Amino acid sequence: MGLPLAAVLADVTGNVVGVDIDESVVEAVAAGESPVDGEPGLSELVAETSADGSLSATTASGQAAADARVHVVIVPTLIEGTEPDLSMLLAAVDAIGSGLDAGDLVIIESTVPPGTTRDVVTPRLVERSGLDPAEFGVAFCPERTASGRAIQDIRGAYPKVVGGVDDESERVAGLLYDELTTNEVIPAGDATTAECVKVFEGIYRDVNIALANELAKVAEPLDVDVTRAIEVANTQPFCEIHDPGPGVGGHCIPLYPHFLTATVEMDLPLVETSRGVNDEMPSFVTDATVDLLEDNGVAIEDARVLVLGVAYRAGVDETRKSPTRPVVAELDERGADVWAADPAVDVPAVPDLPASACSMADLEATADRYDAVVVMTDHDAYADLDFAAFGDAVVVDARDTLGALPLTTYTVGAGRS
Ligand SMILES: NC(=O)C1=CN([C@@H]2O[C@H](COP(=O)(O)OP(=O)(O)OC[C@H]3O[C@@H](n4cnc5c(N)ncnc54)[C@H](O)[C@@H]3O)[C@@H](O)[C@H]2O)C=CC1
Ligand SMILES: CC(=O)N[C@@H]1[C@@H](OP(=O)(O)OP(=O)(O)OC[C@H]2O[C@@H](n3ccc(=O)[nH]c3=O)[C@H](O)[C@@H]2O)O[C@H](C(=O)O)[C@@H](O)[C@@H]1O
Repeated sequence: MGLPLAAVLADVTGNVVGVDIDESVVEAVAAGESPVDGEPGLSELVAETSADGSLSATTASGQAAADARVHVVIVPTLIEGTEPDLSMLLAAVDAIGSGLDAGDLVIIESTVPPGTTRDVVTPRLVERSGLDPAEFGVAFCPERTASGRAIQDIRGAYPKVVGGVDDESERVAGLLYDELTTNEVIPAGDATTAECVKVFEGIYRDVNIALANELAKVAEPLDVDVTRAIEVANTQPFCEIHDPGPGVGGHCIPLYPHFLTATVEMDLPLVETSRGVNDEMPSFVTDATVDLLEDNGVAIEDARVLVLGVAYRAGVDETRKSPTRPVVAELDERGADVWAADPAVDVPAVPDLPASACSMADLEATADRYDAVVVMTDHDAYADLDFAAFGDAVVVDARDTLGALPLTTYTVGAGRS
């Protein structure tokens, strides 16, 4: 997300240096090329701002910090097990601290545990720069963008939230983003409140996806189409039940609950239980696959299973924390011969995926070799597949994306058909 942000900032302010530790990223941007695929408008904007000199790139973080007056950090913030890993953030903050001057503003866009900007980033900047906290500004202004639509999101799809460690930091950050967004800028009141806004947004989503996934499990015992019931329940404004699926992937939603539970010394049973419900969904999908195969007379250890979809959601080539990994791993552990295909992902290059790759071009020609097909990602391309070519294979539709098929099917949210 750093490059889309830098390109839009360059387009608006005319003077941006993008800093990255990855030489290949810097070389591409310096050549006016975007190393990021799948972001509409980004290649053109990088070419344009690089050519007119408003965007440049470097790995020399200390020099860039010394030259800049506004510093924006949008590096990944990860988890190690259930503990937040802020190492990349702190490395970037240290580089800025080495070049920080009085009157500068530092903005954190990376999603962080509440309290980080005030209690970790600011003291670290003081320590590295030798400045007094009153001599520079610090604000947390969360990145509210989704992969595949970054430019439009940055330019104003949603209000921009700003939160300063003091009133002046919040005011100045608001002035900057007022130039950037066509939408409104919302002052949160302080940095920690702004951090909570971002983490709460993600937790809201994780908890509500967990509710949808738990409700999906009653489709079989009640012999009801839960997805249809959800669709109808959502026709009145006090209900927004999310979509059941095979689990929650991506580099955002699965992480954010841990940013809160690791920060507050208290039990948060709903947040923790919801995380567990979502993390259990890949096993639910695997078990449904094994049961369907056995009812069709095929033992899992003798089965060849095709998994359609490695990306964590449709329309992106991103596989970070994709639920497909645990499904493939569990099928592989139970002895199945697992194959995977995804129109948006270079499957052979995906790490930690014990499956053979099948190209989309070969799918129908090899369809009759599979005993089961598991649809994990609702890419549009699957709607065009001729499932009759799969013979008497069974199908698990984890996204309720295929509709009625001439094959024995288990649909997450609707049960068997
Ligand atoms: N990708 C997304 O859909 C969204 C991401 N975000 C947030 O944006 C942040 C970044 O996420 P992504 O852009 O997806 O990560 P990414 O992994 O795609 O890109 C991060 C970039 O930071 C660079 N980097 C790492 N450490 C660095 C350092 N010390 N100095 C300079 N560059 C460094 C890496 O080389 C890489 O090019 C995360 O906090 C994430 O939560 C927020 C909304 C959406
Ligand atoms: C509310 C929202 O859409 N937030 C976006 C989200 O982006 P992200 O790429 O993580 O996508 P997502 O739509 O939340 O999906 C996350 C995961 O959850 C699954 N999912 C999503 C919605 C749903 O009803 N059911 C479901 O199972 C998806 O398949 C995916 O595996 O998280 C980003 C973030 O917080 O960084 C945020 O900036 C994005 O705007």
